[in-house]
Amino acid sequence: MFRTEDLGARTEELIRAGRFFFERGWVPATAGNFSARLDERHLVITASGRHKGELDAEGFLVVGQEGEVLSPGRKPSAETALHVMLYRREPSLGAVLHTHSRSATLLSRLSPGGVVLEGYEVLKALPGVDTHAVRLEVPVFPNDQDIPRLAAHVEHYFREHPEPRGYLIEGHGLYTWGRTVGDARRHVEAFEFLFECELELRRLTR
Ligand SMILES: CSCCC(=O)C(=O)COP(=O)(O)O
Ligand SMILES: [Zn+2]
Repeated sequence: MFRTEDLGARTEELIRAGRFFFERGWVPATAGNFSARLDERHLVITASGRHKGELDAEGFLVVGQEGEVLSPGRKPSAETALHVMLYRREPSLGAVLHTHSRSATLLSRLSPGGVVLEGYEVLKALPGVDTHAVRLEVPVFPNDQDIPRLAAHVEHYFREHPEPRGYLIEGHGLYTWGRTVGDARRHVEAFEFLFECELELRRLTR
């Protein structure tokens, strides 16, 4: 069984991430969801419909590795299947963060085939990247209200392609992850910066 101290610590980290994202406009109007691993079989995840800039401990619950609710009476994020799929695939994964920024939303609509990021120094904030001279592909999946089907679609892509550092859902937002909440939060910041640069570059060079 996971340790209560870990539940408290991860919840605090996710609350702080939510405030940070909301201040930057990346989780408007209850959008977004966050989770962290507690042990091999348990995750803490945001409850559905909560405002992610105003979370407290009541805004979280514990689910099992298939997304089954282990906190009676609580409703997990509608997108829980997208989180558990990632944890199941990668035992070293410690956190998954999903945001809905304007830049991610717009760029995903402008590039339904995927976004290519290259030539940016900030790419080095992402795992396994040690030079600006890489070509990083961020896949864009069509949005789907059937979340288990969307999770299966994303997982299928992961089997056929080198695993991305994050992905976009068209007209919806960003999913990224990391070994810790801090790492995943840095990846959100890096992607959001890169998406803003890319959108502005397209505007200026149109
Ligand atoms: C108001 S945003 C629509 C739902 C969504 O995409 C999202 O990220 C939040 O859903 P949740 O059930 O996790 O609150
Ligand atoms: Zn969403």
